[in-house]
Amino acid sequence: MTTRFTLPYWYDLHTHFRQDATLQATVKAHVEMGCMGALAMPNTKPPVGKVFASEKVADYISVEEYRDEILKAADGAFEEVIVPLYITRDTTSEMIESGAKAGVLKACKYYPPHGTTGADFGAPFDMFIQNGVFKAMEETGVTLCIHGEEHGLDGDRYFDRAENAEEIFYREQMPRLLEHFPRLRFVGEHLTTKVGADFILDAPDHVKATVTPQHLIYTVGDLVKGLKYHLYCLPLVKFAEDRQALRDAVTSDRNTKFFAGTDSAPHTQKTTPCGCAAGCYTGGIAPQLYAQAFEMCGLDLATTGAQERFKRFLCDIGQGYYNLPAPTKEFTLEKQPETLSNLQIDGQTIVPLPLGMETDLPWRIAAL
Ligand SMILES: NC(=O)N[C@@H](CC(=O)O)C(=O)O
Repeated sequence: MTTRFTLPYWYDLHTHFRQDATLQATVKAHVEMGCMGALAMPNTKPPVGKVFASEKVADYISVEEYRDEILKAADGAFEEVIVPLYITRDTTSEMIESGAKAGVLKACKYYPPHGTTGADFGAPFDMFIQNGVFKAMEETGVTLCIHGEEHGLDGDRYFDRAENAEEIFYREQMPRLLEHFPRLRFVGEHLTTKVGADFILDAPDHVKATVTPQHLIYTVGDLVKGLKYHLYCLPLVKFAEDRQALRDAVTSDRNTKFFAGTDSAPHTQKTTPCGCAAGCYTGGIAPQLYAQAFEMCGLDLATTGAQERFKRFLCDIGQGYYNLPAPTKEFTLEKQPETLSNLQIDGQTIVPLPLGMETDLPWRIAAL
């Protein structure tokens, strides 16, 4: 018998919608996979580096404007969208305080400078420890979303077997952050390593993490076998034991910390003359990929116990953490192969992740 089960609508709590025609298409694809909202990353061009439209801070876009644009594109299908403020050298504690007080600012995003796509406006971590920005966030309850990779490593140290950019960050920076700001709410974004997962598990309850489908399904072996550039994202997919730690964390019946954030990142030009851009696009297919991942973890999604764990990861933990409106609608996942297609935007093509790897998905959305 075909396995099928229903789930509440969910929030993708780490995604990239971009701007203009791409935003219109990516928001639509999210609506079509049962999303009722999102946490939409601020690495736009220019970045979302100020809170209010009326402020003058460089030529940045504001949290207010970007959130409105996304809600408009969703045309009533999104209940809520959180846009984190991109913390740059121009961010001040006053911006955090006034944004939080007005109820506009819920989160901020830390990017390691030049560490990934659109991270050119990031600044060194210590700057925000010292200049009062993290303190203001702690005091106002604004969540810090962290791209946790050590900045400026050369190729070897970035991805050495003994240590890598994420491990160094979780060993050296995160403990300092907790020590300085014990009440700061923070989320380790797109976690990839056992070191990172162990850190989150040992940290207090207000410290959580998002996990992407690709980091649950693939390892670096999949990336290098045939140089599958559609699987190139930052942080990189890692080794089997790292993936196992993430799989254990998300499927545990005691999971209260790890939730869905796809890091879906559309690139119309994935390849460049000397390499390719970092980011995997998983819009429209993320619940299907997460279901595939849970099965790869050994869970039988025909059972209510496994379905309950899946629901907690996909729908409940993140929604509760950010205190987002509860879902009232449901969608149905079914174990039936689905053939994938590219997303076409104004004559340009975005290839969803598995097309670079496989042609069919084992799960499909049967009803919305
Ligand atoms: N994940 C990625 O590899 N890329 C993201 C940026 C990011 O979140 O790192 C993008 O915006 O393309």
